[in-house]
Amino acid sequence: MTRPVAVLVGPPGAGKTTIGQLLAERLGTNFRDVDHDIEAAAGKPISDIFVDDGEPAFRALEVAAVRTALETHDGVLALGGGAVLAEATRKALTGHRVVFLDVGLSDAADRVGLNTARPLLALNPRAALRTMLAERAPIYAEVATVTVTTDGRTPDDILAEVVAQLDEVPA
Ligand SMILES: Nc1ncnc2c1ncn2[C@@H]1O[C@H](COP(=O)(O)OP(=O)(O)O)[C@@H](O)[C@H]1O
Ligand SMILES: O=C(O)C1=C[C@@H](OP(=O)(O)O)[C@@H](O)[C@H](O)C1
Ligand SMILES: [Mg+2]
Repeated sequence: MTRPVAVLVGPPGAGKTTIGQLLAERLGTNFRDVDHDIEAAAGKPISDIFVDDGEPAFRALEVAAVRTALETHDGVLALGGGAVLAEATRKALTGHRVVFLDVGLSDAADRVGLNTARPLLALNPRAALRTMLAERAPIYAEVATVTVTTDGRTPDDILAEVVAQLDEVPA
C-alpha cells in the first residue's frame, strides 16, 4: 500500500510548505501540497474558491484531496492548516507519520504577513491567527506522532530536528 513518508500539519505560517519541500529533498522523494491539489482540481487559487464558493465548499474539496493524497502519494505531504478540522481527515491520518510543526502567534504573524493568499487571515491576520492557534492546538497535538517547535528557528535547523525525530518513530 502506498503512503506518505511523512504528513506535515500545523497552523498557517508554521512552515509546512517550506519544510515539506526541504524534507522531501533531503529524503530524495517527492513533495506534494494538498493546497496545490485543491487549486488544480478547482482550476483557481484558494482565495478565489473562498470568495466564489465559500469556506464549506473549500473544506469539502479539502477532505477529498487529503483522502486521495494519503492513498496515492508516497513522498512528503503537506496539509493546509485547517485540514485537521474535519473528523474524516483526523480519522484518515490514523497510522500515518504526522509531523506537527508548532508555531507561536508572533512568528506565525510575521511569516504570513499581509496578503490575500490566505483568505481567513486577510482581514486581521494577528486576531485570526490567535483564535486559530487556541482552537486548533489540541487537534494538531491529537493527530501528531512527532512535534517540532519552529519559533525563532531557521528552516535548516527545523529540518534537522524533523529528520532526527522521524528516525525515532516507526516508518
Ligand atoms: N523557520 C522559518 N523562519 C522564517 N521564515 C519562515 C520559516 N518557515 C517558513 N517561513 C516563511 O514563512 C512563510 C510561510 O511559510 P509556509 O511554508 O508557506 O507555511 P505554511 O505552509 O505552514 O502556511 C513563507 O514566506 C516562508 O518562506
Ligand atoms: O488554516 C486554514 O484554515 C487554511 C490554511 C491554508 O494553508 P496553509 O496552512 O498552508 O497556509 C489554506 O489551506 C487555506 O487558506 C485555509
Ligand atoms: Mg502551506
